[in-house]
Amino acid sequence: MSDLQNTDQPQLPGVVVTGASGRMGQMLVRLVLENPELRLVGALVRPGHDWIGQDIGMAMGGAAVGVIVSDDAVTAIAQAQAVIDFTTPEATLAFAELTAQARAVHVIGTTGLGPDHLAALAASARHAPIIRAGNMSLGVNLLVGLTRKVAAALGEDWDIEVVEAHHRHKVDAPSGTALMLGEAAAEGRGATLDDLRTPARDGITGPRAPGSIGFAAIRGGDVVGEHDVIFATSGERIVLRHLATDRAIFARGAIRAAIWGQDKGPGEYDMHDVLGL
Ligand SMILES: NC(=O)C1=CN([C@@H]2O[C@H](COP(=O)(O)OP(=O)(O)OC[C@H]3O[C@@H](n4cnc5c(N)ncnc54)[C@H](O)[C@@H]3O)[C@@H](O)[C@H]2O)C=CC1
Ligand SMILES: O=C(O)C1=N[C@H](C(=O)O)C[C@H](O)C1
Repeated sequence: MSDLQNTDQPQLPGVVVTGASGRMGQMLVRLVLENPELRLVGALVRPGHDWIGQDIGMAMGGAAVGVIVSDDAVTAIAQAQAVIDFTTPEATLAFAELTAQARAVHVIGTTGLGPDHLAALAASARHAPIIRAGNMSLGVNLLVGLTRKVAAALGEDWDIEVVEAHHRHKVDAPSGTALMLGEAAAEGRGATLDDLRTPARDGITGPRAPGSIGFAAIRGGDVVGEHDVIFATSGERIVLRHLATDRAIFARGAIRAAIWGQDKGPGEYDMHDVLGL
């Protein structure tokens, strides 16, 4: 871990990482500290966390970096030019309001957001840029485009299923990535995912509805994230697959988004905008 990173360069955009003790939070803190284009100015954890008051570098088992862990989101976010947020839907909504007030870029990786959460985020995005994606990796965002194309090229006699696998700690299903892939497949068919999505199967489900899109979720061990889009018809199958083996791919995407967003106006953006796909 670098020592007192970029503190002599106050002109660099200041980043606050939320959920800094989490799996993604710690990865983000590490990679922001290594990035020559950004300064880490805040590390937020949930109220009551035992890292509060410690230097984030030391709390993570390394050298001091000059940023004290806090649960005071109001103060931390007020001094940020970007907030990188991989937490929970409820926490993300609260951070969105504060980030919009600070006119800073809010990069959101949090998944499991429902329609009410999305409506609240749209309101915050009227004041400052929000860049949100269920998966921030280059590979998955390319796969989204491929999925749309393949779905558009194949007729309804090709059944579409999205299968995902994640570690045992993941709390939402289907994953944000699986939903992105399902949405792309539905778009390829000129529809929305709400039109085509099959509810989770359990019990006597009856035969598959023609043209529907199904989801299956596997949870176990330390799987970082695996996604298959299966196109199946009589006599053949196409499988589009992405395997994540390192959370750094998501963190790199989020950091790229925080930098990209610095000269953008209010509005909602995604990784296709950031990556120019
Ligand atoms: N979009 C993407 O590329 C990716 C998205 N994710 C999503 O990011 C989220 C987090 O994933 P993980 O890091 O694996 O989970 P995690 O559970 O390890 O980390 C979440 C952290 O947020 C903290 N937190 C909760 N409420 C908070 C609050 N009010 N203030 C500050 N911190 C708070 C928790 O204490 C925890 O440390 C999930 O929704 C996951 O699906 C994960 C990886 C990639
Ligand atoms: O919770 C995770 O770990 C991940 N969540 C994202 C998702 O819901 O798709 C992205 C990645 O698959 C890891």
